[in-house]
Amino acid sequence: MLRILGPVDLTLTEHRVAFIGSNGSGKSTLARLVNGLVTPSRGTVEVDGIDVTEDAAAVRRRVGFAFTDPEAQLVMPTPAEDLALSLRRSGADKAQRRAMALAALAEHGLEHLADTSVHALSGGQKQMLALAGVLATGPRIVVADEPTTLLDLRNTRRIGDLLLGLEQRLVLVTHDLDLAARCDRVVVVEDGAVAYDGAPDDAIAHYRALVAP
Ligand SMILES: Nc1ncnc2c1ncn2[C@@H]1O[C@H](COP(=O)(O)OP(=O)(O)OP(=O)(O)O)[C@@H](O)[C@H]1O
Repeated sequence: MLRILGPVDLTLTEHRVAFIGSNGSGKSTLARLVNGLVTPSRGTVEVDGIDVTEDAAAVRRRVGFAFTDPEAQLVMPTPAEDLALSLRRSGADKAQRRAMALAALAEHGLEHLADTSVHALSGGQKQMLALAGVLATGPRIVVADEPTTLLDLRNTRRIGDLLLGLEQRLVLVTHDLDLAARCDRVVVVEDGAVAYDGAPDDAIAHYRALVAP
């Protein structure tokens, strides 16, 4: 069997935790373990005391996952419909869901695009919409896997500010060391293992030294 991660023992309690490290080091796999998108072949992963293997549905209700490419997440023809879909478990009826969707779009500066085609949105707008959809489900924890990789500087800042300003706990996989520096804790992942775990400045210095000793 292919082994992607070695033994990893982490307890994530900080408000914002970043995973950084080389391509293919295992960051996304670690992040996906947090919401049950992948399950461990050995050992356990618990979110607020819930085992991801035993009750993946309960874990997914708590953990919202934002993908690098918002296209992976946007499934409806228009932003309003897409957000309304995210609200399907809210118990609200169709008209209420539309009103809630419009309010959520307004909160993220997207209300003027409510009924346009999702395909007409820019990359930054799509990423913002995908995040709005994740947040609309009311997660307690947000996991974002390289959410700014496809974005220009302005949108990187907007999405970064949004994520880092969330009340919810954040697990952020990123190659953007400026974003990582703004987290409370940074985990450096190398070759499927934790190479360093600690304060952002120290962790980033460790990662730089790994890459260019
Ligand atoms: N489902 C899978 N089946 C086989 N190999 C996998 C699977 N998922 C991940 N891998 C491999 O495990 C390794 C770690 O992948 P992962 O996506 O976690 O890395 P990453 O640190 O997020 O990389 P990147 O920065 O390039 O996104 C890679 O070599 C990848 O090809």
